[in-house]
Amino acid sequence: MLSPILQTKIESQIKNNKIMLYIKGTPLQPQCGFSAAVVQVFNKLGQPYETENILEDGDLRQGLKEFSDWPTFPQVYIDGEFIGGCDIVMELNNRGELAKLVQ
Ligand SMILES: N[C@@H](CCC(=O)N[C@@H](CS)C(=O)NCC(=O)O)C(=O)O
Repeated sequence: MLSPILQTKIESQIKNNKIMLYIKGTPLQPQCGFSAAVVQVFNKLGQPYETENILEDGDLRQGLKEFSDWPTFPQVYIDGEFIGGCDIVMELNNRGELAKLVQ
């Protein structure tokens, strides 16, 4: 079960960062192709974003799956809302909708 402390941490991160990416690895050294692809898209959009490397925190890795009810990473949040993973972000970007969301 998602602990209150973890829930507060996640809520604070997604509230305080307009774009919050939970990824495997870092933007400079992604540890998974899906995370690398998402980072690349957001780099091109040119808006500031925050990331958290879930490989460094097993509790956060598990807690996020419960928080979002989504079983994989990356997990993308914009304006405090869960948007989706790599496939959804790619689709939104291809349709030109991601740029609007991050304005
Ligand atoms: N189709 C997914 C691909 C992401 C994916 O399959 N991620 C896997 C492998 S990197 C994952 O996070 N598995 C759960 C875990 O490692 O905790 C998406 O759109 O994001």
